[in-house]
Amino acid sequence: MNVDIGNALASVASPGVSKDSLERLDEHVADAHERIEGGMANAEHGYEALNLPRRTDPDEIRSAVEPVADADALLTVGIGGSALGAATITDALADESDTEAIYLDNVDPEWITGHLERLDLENTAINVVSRSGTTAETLANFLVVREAFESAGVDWTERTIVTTGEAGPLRELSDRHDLPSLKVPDGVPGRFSALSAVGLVAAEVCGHDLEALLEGAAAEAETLSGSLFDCPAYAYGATTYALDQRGAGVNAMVPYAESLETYAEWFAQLWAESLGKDDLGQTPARALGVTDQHSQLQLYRAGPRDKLVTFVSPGDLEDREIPETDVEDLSYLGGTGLGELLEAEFEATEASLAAAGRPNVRIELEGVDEYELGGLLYGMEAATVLAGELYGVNTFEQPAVEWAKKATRGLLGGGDFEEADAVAEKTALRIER
Ligand SMILES: O=P(O)(O)OC[C@H]1O[C@](O)(CO)[C@@H](O)[C@@H]1O
Repeated sequence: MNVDIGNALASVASPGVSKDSLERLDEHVADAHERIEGGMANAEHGYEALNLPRRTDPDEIRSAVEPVADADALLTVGIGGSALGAATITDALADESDTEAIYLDNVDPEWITGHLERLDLENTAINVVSRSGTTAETLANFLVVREAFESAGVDWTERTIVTTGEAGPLRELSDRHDLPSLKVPDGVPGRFSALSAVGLVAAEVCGHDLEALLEGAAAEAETLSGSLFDCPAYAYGATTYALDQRGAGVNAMVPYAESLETYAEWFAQLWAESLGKDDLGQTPARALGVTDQHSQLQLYRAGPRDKLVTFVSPGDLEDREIPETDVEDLSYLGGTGLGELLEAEFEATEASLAAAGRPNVRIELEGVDEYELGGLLYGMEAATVLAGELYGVNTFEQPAVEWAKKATRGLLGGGDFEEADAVAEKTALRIER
């Protein structure tokens, strides 16, 4: 990926960051890079994620997937980083696949039932993914899916792959039923695991090129250096950090390709769960170009000066011509292409923000294929790790998510948790219809 931070400079935007400030910040980037390199060299928790392009073994994944490689549909049962990385890849490349990839990463009963009732379970594979193996939503959904297969007379053990940690309920289940299983790599938090079996099992079942994904990531890894001016990922991580320090507390991720909508959701977890600590962190907003030009752009251009917009330009998409029209006002569209229109709208929107002094950064891809996607995933992970070093937070843990888990467990009779008691003590001020 390439990064253009020109529209984030103080000469263009407010808040903005001056070139001098970036030069000074680059000294901290150099120190951070040294820390990152050391963490990678020692396979330290979290930093190990940046080693995945050379650690992940596509042959091991292909071998585990082999029994269900012919599936017409793939049900991935996982949540957060155990679903979003895989979904980013298969949603981005869906046009290249004959396999329907569905991600059960919520416990909405009507939604789950709708999928289970319409799918031909004989030709559906189950991809259960959980690093801990104890995530309530994932285990609950797996039990429901397994029961649906049994009710349909389909042997779920013939259709299931498990990706989980060394130990835990899912590992025990996999061992007990001798299921094909893969390991969530040690030292890799879920939101950083897209380039491991966690993200690549689904890609393999859907017939995507694992080597190209990993090659794109490896090429991005090669760019990691001691200066933000030599490394697109660090340029992004440092610029977003600097803008947050100057008041841009929101980062709207706006990919200009329908196929990258799920990528924005993946980025939101990566950014929020990594940097949202100690009262610090920048809020990711998920948006989509061109669609949200008719939805959120008004706020981005004329609302509070508390936002950065990150555009992802997909590069050349296969175009489709717009027929000529006799509608006078629209005749300029006839004979052009939808891709041309999308590109023009992207450039016009980027310029409209710059004209209003609103900071924005451009991430440039050369198409949406496995190689570019691998580079984008890796680049954003590296940008997040760098930003975490600059914020001085613990990038790789997420303690704040545990309170609600305990409260939920207590509410369902899974133990005595003071968090559950606190739920009952809610302050209410109800305004009823
Ligand atoms: O892979 P697991 O252990 O099921 O966790 C799923 C997700 O839940 C979290 O632990 C947050 O609760 C995320 O960090 C993680 O991606």
